[in-house]
Amino acid sequence: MKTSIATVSISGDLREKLAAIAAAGFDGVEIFENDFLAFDGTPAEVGRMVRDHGLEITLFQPFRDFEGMPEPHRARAFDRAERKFDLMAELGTDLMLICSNVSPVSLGGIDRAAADFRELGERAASRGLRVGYEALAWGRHISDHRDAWEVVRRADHPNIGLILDSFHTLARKIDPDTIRSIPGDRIFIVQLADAPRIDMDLLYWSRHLRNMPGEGDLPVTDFMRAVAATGYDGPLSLEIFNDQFRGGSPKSISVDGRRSLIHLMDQVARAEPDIAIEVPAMPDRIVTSGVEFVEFAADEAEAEELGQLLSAMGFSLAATHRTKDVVLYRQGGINIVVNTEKEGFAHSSYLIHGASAYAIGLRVEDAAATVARARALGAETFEQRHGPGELAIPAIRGVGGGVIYFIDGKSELSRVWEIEFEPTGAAMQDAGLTRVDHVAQTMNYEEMLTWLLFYTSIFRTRKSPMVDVVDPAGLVRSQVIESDDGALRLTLNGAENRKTLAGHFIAESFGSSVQHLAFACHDIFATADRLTALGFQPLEISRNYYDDLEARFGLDPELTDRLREANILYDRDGDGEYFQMYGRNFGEGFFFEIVERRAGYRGYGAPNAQFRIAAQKRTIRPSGMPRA
Ligand SMILES: O=C(O)c1ccc(O)c(O)c1
Ligand SMILES: [Mg+2]
Repeated sequence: MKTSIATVSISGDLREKLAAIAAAGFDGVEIFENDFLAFDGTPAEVGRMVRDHGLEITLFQPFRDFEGMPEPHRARAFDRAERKFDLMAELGTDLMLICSNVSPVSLGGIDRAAADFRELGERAASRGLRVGYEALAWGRHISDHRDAWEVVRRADHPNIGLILDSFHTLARKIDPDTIRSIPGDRIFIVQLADAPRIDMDLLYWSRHLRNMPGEGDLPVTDFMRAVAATGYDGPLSLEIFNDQFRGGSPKSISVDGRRSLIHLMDQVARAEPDIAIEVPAMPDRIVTSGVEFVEFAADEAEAEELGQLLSAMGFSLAATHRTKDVVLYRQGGINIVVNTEKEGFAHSSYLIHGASAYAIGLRVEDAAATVARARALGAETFEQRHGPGELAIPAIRGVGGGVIYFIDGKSELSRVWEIEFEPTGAAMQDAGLTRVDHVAQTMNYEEMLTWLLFYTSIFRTRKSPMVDVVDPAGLVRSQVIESDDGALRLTLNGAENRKTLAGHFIAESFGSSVQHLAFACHDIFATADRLTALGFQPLEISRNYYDDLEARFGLDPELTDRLREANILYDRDGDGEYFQMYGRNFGEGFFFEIVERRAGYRGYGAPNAQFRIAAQKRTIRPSGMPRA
């Protein structure tokens, strides 16, 4: 599998782009003409720079408005092409992309276009060059890869081939299986891009909103399966026009790009077992069976405050670490670890971010296999020196530099609590909390696609459409990632400014991390009663909310009263019902949520988020600091 990426896909000048592309492990680059034109160096220098990075130029593009021109435009088009052939020879690439003509003066007709290409093929052949033809989704006469293929077929010249671009095919909802009958050796290069499904002008959509395969909603895997079935084995080249990526980090966008291609081809290879596909060997996407633990780093005072908060939610101090300043709170199947060590990664994380849930532990079938898949996808593994009697828990780096540990039942890992911890023997209390329902991570909006791809490529999860959450100070975008059975539920919240609760949280804690943890229970009213007895202080919800709720859902006034009394929010989807209550803030905006799902409710109470945020903001003093 040969990977490539167009220079337009990332930010920076050509030098920065090439460095980032090479570092991410790509084999080649498409030189986008404008990147070359903006660069102050000769074509030969650019070619050398590319090769010095261990890359090859897979394509020079785009060449516009070539085929079907009436004279005198036609002669001019051939002259222009010859000039670009000169340039290609100097750059050191043999392939040029011609995209379908958009000129109002161009003439239609498959045979006319084919004749132009045959003549160009002759000229290219005399210089050892090749030309590929791509149907732009908004081309004037050719806007469908089937028609572009017909032009290429009739041109009938070995130096003229087809270029496929997943965006143009899928944006027009053309069945990708129509690709299967094209001979693979007539396809000169395959460009890949995804995009969010939005009904809009094709050109604008393509030039501003493309994203990496897997980050959007287009069936890029089906497209690539069809391409693989042709026998095509040339470069897979990302061509991503995206406003956000143009201003993003070249390094991280390149890493995302490589990850998207490896993940895509892994999926394709699994779906098409009869086709030989060269893709790094790795385990299939990892099934998680739940959150085994969440670990906080804190200093003593914060650890004590957190301990009180957890006790007021019915947790018990169940065990202490045998050798470290680490304690375990437990309730139902929930393990909360609080780490106050003065050295090691947790402490470094504390020094940078303050008290935070810096690590989560996921239950998987095979922890080593999980790390192997993550590594194959370019994730960073995490290792820390461990003392005698401690287990080396396989782990990777996650959001905000945090850690994701993996616990399996195959090894000693399943006994980590017994091996590393000494039970306190304290009487265990219980307020009915059973498991972690979801983990919510807050980040800058620009990071969301990165982490979406990270989670969905490593774990067997799916995303649901992004929703907008209204904070009084701005929008926060929320993206759910979950496994089919709900064992793993994550929400990514992307803040666009610092005045929102989410934005304040990442500004004050110096980076993205877990902002809230939701625990599940079976009877939220019974749990609420227990918590009141334990001294838990719920987040107070506006009274107006409940009047509307009753009207909106036609609730029994008695139920509304109970919800109001306990500050419980409510939502419904079909027969499913959802109940949520929140605690007060801890630190710079971290909080706990308690939820009950009834009759298969699948959502996250998104319609309530606005009212929850408003309530949370009321607890923050004008200085911006949460009230003690
Ligand atoms: O937006 C464009 O003009 C454009 C140019 C070249 C391509 O390969 C493409 O897919 C789109
Ligand atoms: Mg293209």
